[in-house]
Amino acid sequence: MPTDVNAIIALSKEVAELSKKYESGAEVSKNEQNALVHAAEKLAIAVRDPDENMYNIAGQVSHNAAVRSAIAMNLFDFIPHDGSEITLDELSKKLGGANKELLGRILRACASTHLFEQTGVESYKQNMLSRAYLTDDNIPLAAQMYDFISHAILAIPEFGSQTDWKHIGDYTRGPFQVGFRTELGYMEYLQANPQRIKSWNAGMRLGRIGHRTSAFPFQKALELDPPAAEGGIAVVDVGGGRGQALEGIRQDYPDIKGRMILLDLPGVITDAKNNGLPQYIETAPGSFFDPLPQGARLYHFRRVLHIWGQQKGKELLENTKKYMDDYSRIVIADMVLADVGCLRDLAMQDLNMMSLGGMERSESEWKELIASAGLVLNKIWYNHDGPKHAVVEAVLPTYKGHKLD
Ligand SMILES: C[S@@+](CC[C@H](N)C(=O)[O-])C[C@H]1O[C@@H](n2cnc3c(N)ncnc32)[C@H](O)[C@@H]1O
Repeated sequence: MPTDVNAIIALSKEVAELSKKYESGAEVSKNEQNALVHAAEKLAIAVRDPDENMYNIAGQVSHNAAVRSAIAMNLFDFIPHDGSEITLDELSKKLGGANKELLGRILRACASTHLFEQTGVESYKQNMLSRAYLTDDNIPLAAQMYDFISHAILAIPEFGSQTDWKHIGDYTRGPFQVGFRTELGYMEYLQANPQRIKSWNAGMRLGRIGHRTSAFPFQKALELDPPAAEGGIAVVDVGGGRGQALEGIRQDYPDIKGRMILLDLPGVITDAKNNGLPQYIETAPGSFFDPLPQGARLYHFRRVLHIWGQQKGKELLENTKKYMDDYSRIVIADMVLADVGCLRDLAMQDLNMMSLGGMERSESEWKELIASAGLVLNKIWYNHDGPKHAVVEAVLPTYKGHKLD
């Protein structure tokens, strides 16, 4: 296929136009940022030959292997953070005599994808992309994706073929079971593999969904419809892990009145307590398919509904309904995918969840789920982080509390 010069010219102009906001120094919204990334990616595709585009995609598996090797060798730490270069000899010494050729080939692969910069035949330094890994969160998350979830993701085609593509898969029968050669759901699998559960729970403490940046106005909701003065429950964090969201809510809104309850499976609650759960958080060990604390103002679900497909999601919400009163709200912090033109990282995250038997939902799918459980969708909240960190708010049809703006 010949190069489409007109497409290249048009896309270059689009990129230049979308970059103007940066030149002007004005604040750039998430949507504007996404539009520029989208146009720049399309430009790169237009410029490459078709075969190169195919190889570029196929090579992403090797790219990930190079990054995971760099993590395993601790290169992100060993390559100086102050931006100075380091030679392969020096790195090899730091690694106790690692094979220099191996190191060089891994770093060459990384640098070819703009991760680290090659400064000479045998020297490298940090760059903008490698610095993205220098946070507490990102290296463990990247490692968890590669070491654990990738096995299930890579099994999506095999599972699809096995079922003649007639079954989307669910929690107990899907790509995860194929990839891990197990009959267990991934949580039961994690419980049976203590080393894995440790890093999984640690991974779950990471990320900012509903923490600090939550789009939902917790304080306002609780001020307008406060919990009962005596023993009233403000928030139950359902499937709340080690209490990370409750801690975040408390930090954001220290004046919130009422009890805060962490509900999760008994093993997770024990883990939370062993890791210094703050005193102000009460615990309710148990399953969220069983009875929940009654009459809380907010039933908070963060990154929980996405574990399940529509049927189990409906069961979970129907169970929650039984314990709500006319002033309770369900507050779901999860992604909300655009019905048309979904962003790449959200679409890929949906496949991650598909591999585990769950789903990231589009706006239509959220509406369908909420209605199927006999609830009313009050509002989908977005903040500057956009659809990745959205909050879906639902209430009973008999709701008597305030409507938030
Ligand atoms: C993806 S993690 C999210 C944790 C936390 N909400 C967060 O956002 O960081 C899902 C949580 O649901 C919990 N979970 C799974 N099945 C559960 C069940 N049947 N009852 C209660 N909690 C459950 C898991 O133990 C885990 O902590």
